[in-house]
Amino acid sequence: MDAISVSGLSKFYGKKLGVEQVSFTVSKGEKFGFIGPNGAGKSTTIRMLMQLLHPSAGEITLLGKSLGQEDPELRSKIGYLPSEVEYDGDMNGHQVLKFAAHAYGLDLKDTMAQEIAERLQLDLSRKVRDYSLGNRKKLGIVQCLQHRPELAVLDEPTSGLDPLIQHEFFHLLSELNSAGMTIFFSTHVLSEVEKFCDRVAFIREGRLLRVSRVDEIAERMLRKFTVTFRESGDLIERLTLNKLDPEARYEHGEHIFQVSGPIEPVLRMLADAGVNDLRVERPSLEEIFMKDYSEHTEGEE
Ligand SMILES: Nc1ncnc2c1ncn2[C@@H]1O[C@H](COP(=O)(O)OP(=O)(O)OP(=O)(O)O)[C@@H](O)[C@H]1O
Repeated sequence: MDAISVSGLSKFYGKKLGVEQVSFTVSKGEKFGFIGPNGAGKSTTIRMLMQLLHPSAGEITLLGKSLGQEDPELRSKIGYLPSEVEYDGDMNGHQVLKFAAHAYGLDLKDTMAQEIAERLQLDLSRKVRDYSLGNRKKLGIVQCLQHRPELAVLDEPTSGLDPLIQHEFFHLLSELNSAGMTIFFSTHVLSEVEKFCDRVAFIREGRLLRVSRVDEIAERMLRKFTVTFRESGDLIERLTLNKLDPEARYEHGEHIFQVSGPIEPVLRMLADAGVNDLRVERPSLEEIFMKDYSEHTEGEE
């Protein structure tokens, strides 16, 4: 069963486009990243998933239930972290979480609240008004995860968290995911998706560019080779490097060319030719995404 299924989802704010014709599915147990630059439509989509915004068009199914159907139990199976977390400043962290746990019919001590707060180094005895932005975000994360939801939807969970806490946060998410929790989160930080997610959806200007498996992106990526040979001079023609890459070039004593697909035959050929030194680089997800982005933009001009 899919944890999330979205079909033809659109939202217009008056005449202004929020998102248009967004469709994707997230399988149960997946770690799914939703990535795009500012204003791409991530929060708009997530707020529709959480029924905080009414779609202009489209269908949403969460954990097998269409959002049109009444299901009082659905709420307790889902955890949500909004992009901006706001709480009553007079309450302390403990009280906020107790209140949230009660809403799911749980006693705070029977939830994961204490464990998660400790791991994220959040002091629950302090008043929310005294929390920094980062601490408010941590409180939101605890609230989202404390009841061990089947599906966690997190809108930009890492913004405002320092790198050590981010590291612990992803560690925690991995453990919860191994125990069966489906994770869906938005970000504009590509390295987070690259390290953590199974699949990623790219959104830009309200439209879904594509949904890819993170490892497939890595597989079909181009590799950039920078090679020097024992023999000096430009060997592009003699070694037919221009057959591997028509744009192969010789610069400052180095041969530079790009290859897609398996690299083993290339390595054999280089070894036979008497390679002296070799560098192989892979474009990051960020470079691939930006390439997609610029190709898309150029196509529109
Ligand atoms: N309440 C609103 N009224 C009018 N336009 C809105 C409203 N909320 C969002 N938008 C517009 O919808 C588009 C998508 O915004 P959204 O907040 O969903 O993007 P986002 O990807 O979450 O961005 P960010 O990373 O900056 O949070 C933007 O052009 C934004 O200006």
